[in-house]
Amino acid sequence: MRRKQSLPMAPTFMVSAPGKVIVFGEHAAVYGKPAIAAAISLRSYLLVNTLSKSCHTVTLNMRDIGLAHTWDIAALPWTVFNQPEKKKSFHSHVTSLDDDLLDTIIPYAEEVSKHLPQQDRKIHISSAKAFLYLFLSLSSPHSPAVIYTLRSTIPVRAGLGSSASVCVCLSAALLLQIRALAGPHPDQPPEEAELQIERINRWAYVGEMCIQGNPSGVDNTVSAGGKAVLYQRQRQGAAGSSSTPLVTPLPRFPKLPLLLVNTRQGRSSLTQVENVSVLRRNHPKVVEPILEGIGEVCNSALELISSTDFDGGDNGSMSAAVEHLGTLIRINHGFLVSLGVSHPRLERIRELVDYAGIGWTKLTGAGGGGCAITLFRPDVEEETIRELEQKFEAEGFEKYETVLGADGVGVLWPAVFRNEDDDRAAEEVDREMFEKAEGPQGIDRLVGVGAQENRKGWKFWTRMAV
Ligand SMILES: Nc1ncnc2c1ncn2[C@@H]1O[C@H](COP(=O)(O)OP(=O)(O)O)[C@@H](O)[C@H]1O
Ligand SMILES: C[C@@](O)(CCOP(=O)(O)O)CC(=O)O
Repeated sequence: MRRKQSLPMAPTFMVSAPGKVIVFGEHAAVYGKPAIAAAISLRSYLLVNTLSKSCHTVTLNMRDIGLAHTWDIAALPWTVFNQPEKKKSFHSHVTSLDDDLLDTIIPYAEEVSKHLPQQDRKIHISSAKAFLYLFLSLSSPHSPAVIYTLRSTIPVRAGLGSSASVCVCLSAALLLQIRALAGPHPDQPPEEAELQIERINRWAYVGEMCIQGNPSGVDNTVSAGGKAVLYQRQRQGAAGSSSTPLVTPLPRFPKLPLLLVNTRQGRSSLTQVENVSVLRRNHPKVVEPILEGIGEVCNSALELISSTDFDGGDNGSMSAAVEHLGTLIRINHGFLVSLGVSHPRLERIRELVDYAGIGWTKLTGAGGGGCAITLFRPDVEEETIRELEQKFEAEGFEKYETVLGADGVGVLWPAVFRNEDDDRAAEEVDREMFEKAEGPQGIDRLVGVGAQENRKGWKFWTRMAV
């Protein structure tokens, strides 16, 4: 007879975090220039199942990329991570990776997916590295056995911040497990909510460093706090200088019709950022003004957004403002082309929009493939947009319906959905169903934030408005 399984120790819960679109300032953001970015409605979801006390393993199950691996918790290199000079507390502000710790976890990360070709394994290893670095920093050898199951509706390596949203989910889940977060709850004071977002964001940045090398931090910041922000990394090094980035929420960020198109040309942000770094090193006098120029585009956009009522202004001034914003989009793309981070498929998207004469296009994210955004002129006919979309489809591009300015990190604790009108009809998120959900629509249908109007339970920390 089979032994009855013991009950889980903690309730199953779920966290979720959005992807993002960088509207202005990618790449230059790495060098301390300002960037404007907004959270989108595509999201990652992480289900956390705590197992019974008789289990002693931790499982990372990232179904979208085909990664499933189990480590014996006691066999992980705790002694190295727990040395007094290395040990970090959950409220530490870690701004760089520790090479010794990184070297220690590499063999454990490299245990994963040995059956796969090197190229596919690389993605698995980088996700495993981020997970292990965070798990060993925030958990303990006595942590309960857990299965972490991740699903995402964000295309991987497409410039929409998939890695940051995964890292925000991992950070939030691990911090919740060690009870290092308060809330979220509706009457939480804004200062307290901000503190929780920052705590999640800082550890998410540590995960991002494992995947991206030298990220600016804009992606994890937007994913953690949501909505739209102006982000500026502060240069480190000068005596007394702070390494805390400037983050200004942009509640007036306009809800303009933006088209998001994926080239389906995957690439790695790490490589793209490295390429720009090499270009900057080889041609400092040429590249520095380009990065400055991108920063100025962003400043000009900020000034425009702050002084224009995009929702309620008269038609004439609205039109002029959209034209201004569009021009800035075009200039920003031109700068990115000169940094060498465009791609023929991105240029094809821009070309099709330019031929139709209906808007302005730029790549978004690290480029080299990935996605482009197009802002349409206000007077464009629906029919013209439809024709353009058909051309995109015929040429193998993929269009996303998404909303800019989505919520940041959210929690479903316990992972149970209740019906709006009937609290008794609670439905627990089933791990197997979650794992098997078909594509982005299946994931959204099953657990999606706001995908079902009568589903309640998700709660979000909200950034303080300034
Ligand atoms: N759904 C996912 N499951 C597991 N890991 C993911 C997922 N999405 C992204 N990642 C991680 O993020 C990396 C992609 O990061 P990156 O190249 O910066 O692309 P993006 O622009 O989408 O963030 C992948 O190599 C992988 O390690
Ligand atoms: C190119 C960059 O500015 C944005 C990268 O975005 P993504 O990883 O392509 O989603 C790099 C960064 O800011 O860390």
